[in-house]
Amino acid sequence: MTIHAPSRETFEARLRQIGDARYHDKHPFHQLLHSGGCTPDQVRAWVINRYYYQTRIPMKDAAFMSRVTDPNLRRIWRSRIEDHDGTEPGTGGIARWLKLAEGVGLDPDYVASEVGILPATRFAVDAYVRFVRDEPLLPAVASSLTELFAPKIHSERIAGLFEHYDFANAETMSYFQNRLKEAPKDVAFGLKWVLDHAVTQADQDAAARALTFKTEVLWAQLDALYSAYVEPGRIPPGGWQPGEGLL
Ligand SMILES: O=C(O)c1cc(C(=O)O)c2c(n1)C(=O)C(=O)c1cc(C(=O)O)[nH]c1-2
Repeated sequence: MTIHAPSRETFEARLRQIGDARYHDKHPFHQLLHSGGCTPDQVRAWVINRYYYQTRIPMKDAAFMSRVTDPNLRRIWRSRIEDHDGTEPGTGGIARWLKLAEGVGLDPDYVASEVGILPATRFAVDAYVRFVRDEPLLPAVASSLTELFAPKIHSERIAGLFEHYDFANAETMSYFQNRLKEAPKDVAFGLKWVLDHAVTQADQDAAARALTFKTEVLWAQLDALYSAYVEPGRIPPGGWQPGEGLL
């Protein structure tokens, strides 16, 4: 007797349910940030640590592409690298993130030096890069599907930061405004690819596990931030000390 995998629709609902239950929009740090409750130093700590995630995204996409044999898949995937690195100096998501850094009073060269990144941020982000480099292509693509839930958090963030913080302006918010345009094309492609390729129960389980893993990568970064800079406020050795790296 053949046991059929659950339908495409059931599988997609399973993936969306993982986001509903585990995406980092529910983390207390984001709730604090978006409601105006962060001090300037807490915002700076977020910008410094999140920079590490930003820089590793194109590296994980390059690691992914290095294993893809299908030129069609590589051609589509490479726009992700261009979105972050830009097509010339001063363009792209990393440059836009550094504009945000300047806007919150940080020296962009300090932020780009990666000094002061929390150890747990590095561990979580590096684990994501390794996962995408080492796992089969299906879980590697599925791990990017947290982006299904990102437009909602980016919209909430743009509205919340404009409402509550003086540093919010068209330039400092441009990273998030651009993601609202870029992410939907990536995630539409990624979701279809995963739904097309996860044909067995084992495939669907592997994809769901990958997405769960990724929600943990995101959540762990905010836990580290919260514990260092909010409550109990215990900055680990090597973590950014308020006052460092200012303009
Ligand atoms: O602000 C956020 O909450 C958030 C989350 C995520 C995500 O869900 O991984 C990404 C981004 N932003 C983002 O800007 C981005 O470029 C991005 C790329 C990826 C990925 O896994 O390939 N996730 C995310």
